[in-house]
Amino acid sequence: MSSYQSINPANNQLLKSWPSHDEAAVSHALDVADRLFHSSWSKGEIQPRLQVLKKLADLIDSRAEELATIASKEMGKLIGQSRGEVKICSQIARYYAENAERILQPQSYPSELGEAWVEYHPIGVLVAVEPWNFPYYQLMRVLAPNLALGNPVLAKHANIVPHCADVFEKLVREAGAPEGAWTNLFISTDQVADLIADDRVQGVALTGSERAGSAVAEQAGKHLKKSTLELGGNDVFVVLDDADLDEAVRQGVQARLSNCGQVCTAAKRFILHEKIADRFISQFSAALSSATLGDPLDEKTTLGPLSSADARDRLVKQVDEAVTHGAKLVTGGKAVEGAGCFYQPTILTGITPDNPAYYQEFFGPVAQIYVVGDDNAAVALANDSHYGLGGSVWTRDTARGRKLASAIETGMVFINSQSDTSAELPFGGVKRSGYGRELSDLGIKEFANQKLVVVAG
Ligand SMILES: NC(=O)C1=CN([C@@H]2O[C@H](COP(=O)(O)OP(=O)(O)OC[C@H]3O[C@@H](n4cnc5c(N)ncnc54)[C@H](OP(=O)(O)O)[C@@H]3O)[C@@H](O)[C@H]2O)C=CC1
Ligand SMILES: CCCCCC(=O)O
Repeated sequence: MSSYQSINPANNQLLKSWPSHDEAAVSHALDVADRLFHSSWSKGEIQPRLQVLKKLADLIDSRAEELATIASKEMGKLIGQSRGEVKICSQIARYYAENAERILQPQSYPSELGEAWVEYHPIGVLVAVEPWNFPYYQLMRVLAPNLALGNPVLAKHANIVPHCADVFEKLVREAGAPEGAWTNLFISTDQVADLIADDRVQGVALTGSERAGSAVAEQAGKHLKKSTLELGGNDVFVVLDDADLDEAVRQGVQARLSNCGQVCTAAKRFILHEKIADRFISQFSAALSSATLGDPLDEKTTLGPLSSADARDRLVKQVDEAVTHGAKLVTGGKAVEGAGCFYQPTILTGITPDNPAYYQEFFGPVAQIYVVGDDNAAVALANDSHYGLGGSVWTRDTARGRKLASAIETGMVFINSQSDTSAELPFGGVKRSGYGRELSDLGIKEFANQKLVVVAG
């Protein structure tokens, strides 16, 4: 790819182009990052690094509207949701600025061998491969814990969000991070493989598709590098017969339409108890189909475009195939004619296990609805998935909700709330949704050398 293009998915207009980095630039970036790792910046006192994170949080807060507008123009997210993403980025930076030193304190291990403890050290240069759907948040989830720990990062962002990638790198430097702490590289996927193979790279974090995750994990495995993967999901939204139906509908619509449905932890499979199914479907369909499609920068818009023409075309093909194999359209089911990458809010029912849609993630405003007779059937259906990322359960009986949450095979379950994220809580999944955890005390240790030291007694 000769250049990275910023194209507004609301009107297909080219906003700006960035030249790709050539081999010399990539080699220089790796040299600088590796030198930084071997310097006192990475291996010395933590506080100078945490001060950079605090400054970064303040910078992000001070430039929130500018950053939000860049993201909305470049990948189509509603301006209000982009503001929310920017806010959580400063929350993550501040969380690690305020908590990393405590989290990384040596941990004592009582032992007959003598005084024993585990201390936490950076492991070296990392590669981060990130997607377009949360163009700042996905970067901050890797930057903040690893800058606190001392791992320099070479970042390869999705090719459709070069402006977000560029402005993020500039913010990190403006916050006082030295060259090499976070380097954005406009490079190809082949060049990612070359970086992973380099002895100076010690790990790779990826968020994105199974396809990308599988390729990167294979390269990491081949070269014995640690990896974390946060991939797709087909999360359930289980509404039991005693749920607060109005609240479940309200949040169900949000959970399906937020970011135009392009969220790995979005509610995708709505599993309804038969006693409330008709009422839920009626209210949910009315609310979903009344979404206001339009320019993401317009505060009145409630459903923006998909991130690209490719994403829209993929969804058109996926829904058409589901219907061909017997799924029933309750509402929607078509792309919106005209400029932009818009798709109608859509509900599919009657999806049987022999329909390809049954095991597919719909990365767009498309809800699948299933009806069950009891809690066991809800859990069995929830777990009949290649994915295991998140999910939510709606019931007024918390004990009942906790039981289902423990039985659902995912990395995260919310009771009486749509899935969410926050710096102090771990994020990640199982099965084909990937492995490893981001954020919280777990995320900062994924790429740490958790070194045992024993003083013989
Ligand atoms: N878990 C999540 O949050 C997300 C999941 N997805 C999933 O991915 C699907 C498709 O979205 P899409 O944008 O195509 O996601 P991709 O997986 O293609 O892109 C994610 C990142 O991986 C990079 N990448 C892709 N293939 C390789 C490779 N072989 N080696 C190294 N890096 C690679 C991409 O680079 P480039 O852009 O240059 O291709 C991008 O930076 C969605 O339908 C959804 O299921 C997508 C976004 C976020
Ligand atoms: C606010 C939810 C963040 C989800 C990030 C993802 O799609 O990977």
